[in-house]
Amino acid sequence: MVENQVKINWKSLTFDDPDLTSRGLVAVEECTDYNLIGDLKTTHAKPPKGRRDIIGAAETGSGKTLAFGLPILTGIYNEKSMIFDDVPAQAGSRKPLYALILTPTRELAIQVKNHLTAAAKFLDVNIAVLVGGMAAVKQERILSKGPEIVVATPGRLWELIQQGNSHLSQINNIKFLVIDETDRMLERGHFEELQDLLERLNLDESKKKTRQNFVFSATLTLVHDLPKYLKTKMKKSEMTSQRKLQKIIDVLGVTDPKIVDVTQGGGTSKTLTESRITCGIEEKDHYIYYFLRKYPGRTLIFCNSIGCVRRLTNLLGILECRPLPLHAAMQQKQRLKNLERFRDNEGGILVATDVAARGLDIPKVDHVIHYQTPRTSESYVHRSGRTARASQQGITILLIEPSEMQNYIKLCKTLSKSSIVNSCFRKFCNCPIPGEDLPVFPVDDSYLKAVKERVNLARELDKLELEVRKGNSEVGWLQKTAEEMDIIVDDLYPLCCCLFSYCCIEFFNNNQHFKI
Ligand SMILES: Nc1ncnc2c1ncn2[C@@H]1O[C@H](COP(=O)(O)OP(=O)(O)OP(=O)(O)O)[C@@H](O)[C@H]1O
Repeated sequence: MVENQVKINWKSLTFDDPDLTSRGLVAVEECTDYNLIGDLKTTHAKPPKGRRDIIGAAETGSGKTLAFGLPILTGIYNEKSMIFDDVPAQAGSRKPLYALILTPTRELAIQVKNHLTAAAKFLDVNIAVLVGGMAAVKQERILSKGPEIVVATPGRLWELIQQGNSHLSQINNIKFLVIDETDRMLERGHFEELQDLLERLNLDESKKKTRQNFVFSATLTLVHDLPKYLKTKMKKSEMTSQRKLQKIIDVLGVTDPKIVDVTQGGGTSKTLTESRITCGIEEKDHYIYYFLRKYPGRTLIFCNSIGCVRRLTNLLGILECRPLPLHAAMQQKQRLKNLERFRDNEGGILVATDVAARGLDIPKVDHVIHYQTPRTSESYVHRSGRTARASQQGITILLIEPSEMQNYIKLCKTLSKSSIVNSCFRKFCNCPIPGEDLPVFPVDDSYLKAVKERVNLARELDKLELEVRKGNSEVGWLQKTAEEMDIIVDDLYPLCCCLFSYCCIEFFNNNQHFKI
């Protein structure tokens, strides 16, 4: 398989593909800002000839959605034209489901749906989106109209299939299957439903043969160097890009795929300027605020945990930066609302976990800041890829504190960063350093000094607020307990709470939370 790897020069491909209908082209030109983009307009819009499975790795923001979207839309358009030319549609006959597109996050599913809906503007192809966190009843209603394409996250899709949804019962007959961000989708412990889905899709060998599979990601061929102890003690063989692809092919049951790998430099865009700031953990807030003040623009800040997103959002809120949080513990409606607000504000600040790292195409994100060093190189590539999309320029800054240095070294090794080792690098790390590193982001010390005081004050305020919130939540707990004990909490609520707590102290005297 790997020997037969076909390298396609996507640059040489143009919109003049004869397979694309002219009506489709008009929509594509409209939906992709065709006139504005120089480099990209001649890139990979053309699907490879013939019905072959495609495994595609291309840098972030290079247009992979249309790379699988266009062949699917034109394929469905052609199939539909054939059906309706030959046989007139019978009343009540079930509309076929042609394509299934799977994505790892809800936001990405909704975005892909919108992107393809715009491209299908003149093609009379209907697209539905099925994601968790939203009313299933509404999604069932949409499915009853028989959309030709379903874009979904695996969990909700599998739930509806299990419930016996009649449109989804045709899933075995689909002609196109896309697994977007495949490496993420196949990560161990994620998306167990995907395995069930694949089993079902691959059950019938003859149907499987008539289906075209698209497997896409910017980090599909990215591999990590194994730590020495694994190589020697466990005699684990090194993972190569080819082995990684073969594993994906085996798991998905893809046949004789055409492999299109046009990634360079680990999957980040050529128009991306990468840099780093090495600092103490306490200084990260100073640098963040410094950057936001000094370089206004649409900025996406990534954290490794929900707790960190919450803390940073509060702090930046106190500093009047109007940050918007985005993480998996938020209600779906609020998540979408915050994304929308971020999209609408060219000076917007979004503080997010990796839920926003993959696939999101928000126009003109100027900066991406990694507040914490990402745990994997894949995460670094995808987070960074939210800027510098579609040939635009973008800046990314990685904030590194001493305990993150090992992670950073791994990241540099995997992505083969090639600039000179900086002395800051040695400051925190006695071990031999690989000769590859990110350039240091230049900082104006006098400006930094000025913002420090403000940030420190804001942090004090934040601590106070936290105390108050903690107190409130204890009062809330008391109210709940009072209700459970059938005690009416009237307008004298605070006093009531105090009296109630006093009475209960004896009863709960071992409970640490019970300090008011
Ligand atoms: N040929 C093209 N001409 C002009 N614009 C394009 C073209 N292809 C894609 N675009 C635009 O480029 C942007 C990025 O595309 P897309 O979201 O598909 O990137 P991607 O490769 O899937 O990125 P990621 O790896 O981050 O998911 C979109 O706004 C899209 O409309």
